[in-house]
Amino acid sequence: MQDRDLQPVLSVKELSVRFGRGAVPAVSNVSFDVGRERVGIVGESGSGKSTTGRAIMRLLPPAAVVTAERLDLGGDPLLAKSERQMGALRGKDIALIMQDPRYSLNPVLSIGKQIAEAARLHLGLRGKPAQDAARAMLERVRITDPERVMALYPHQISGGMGQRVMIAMMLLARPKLVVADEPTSALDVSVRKDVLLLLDELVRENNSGLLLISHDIRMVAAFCERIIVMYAGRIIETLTSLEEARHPYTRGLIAALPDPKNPVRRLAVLDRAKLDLEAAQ
Ligand SMILES: Nc1ncnc2c1ncn2[C@@H]1O[C@H](COP(=O)(O)OP(=O)(O)OP(=O)(O)O)[C@@H](O)[C@H]1O
Repeated sequence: MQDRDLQPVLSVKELSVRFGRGAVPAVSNVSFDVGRERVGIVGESGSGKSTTGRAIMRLLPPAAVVTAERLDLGGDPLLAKSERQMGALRGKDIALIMQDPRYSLNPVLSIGKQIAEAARLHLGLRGKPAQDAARAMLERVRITDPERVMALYPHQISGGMGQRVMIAMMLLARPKLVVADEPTSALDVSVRKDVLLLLDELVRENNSGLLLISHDIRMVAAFCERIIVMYAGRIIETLTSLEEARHPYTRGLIAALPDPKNPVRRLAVLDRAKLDLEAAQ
């Protein structure tokens, strides 16, 4: 029998996405695997990070034409699934954490009801057991007063708490893979690290794979074993640490972000004229 830990959770081969036939591809022949590990996708705005994440979740608009030689979750081909089958998988086997919890949580349902609904859908729990699972999960994401928070509505909680609630809801069913798309960029700087640490802790505890999508290559390097660098819809290099960066685009991404250990007065700006992006074409 194949070791569960050795088989990739996600296997992507030659994934391409176009928004309309004949359009320039937003994602071009992208291939990578994610095991029970943390893998980051970085790149500037428009490089195709989110489109890659959404293609995996099968959450792209109908105009998107998605092709892949392989897009498998735990060996199961996702492109062969019906919308109904995908619906059953999302939140259970594959979870998406988006940028702003205020838009991903249902505004008309209390926090407790939303998590209990996730427990019903993915764990088959109802009534008190569903409520208990919701409370336990809120405690797990270190919400100190879960009873009070369960009665609140999304607009009544802070961004940081909202993202903890999202993490609680998304990780309740211990999904095989978590796709987190800029999970902290809408949050106050003071809580970003805590939320990421929490996500990291839960992903490790569940032995899930994590695909962390972000423009912040330093943050990704701090949390991920591997960093996939995208430019213009393609993967231009994959790193295990920032020191390995060879491509001028990747170096540009690193230089364009502040380094807390090495503060400078003026940050570098990505200079496209100097980039040899032939490799990316
Ligand atoms: N719904 C859509 N319709 C048409 N084009 C789209 C759509 N979504 C994304 N694109 C295009 O696909 C390309 C990749 O966008 P994508 O959002 O994946 O990039 P990104 O790297 O995630 O950027 P950001 O960090 O700004 O989200 C861009 O050229 C974008 O304009």
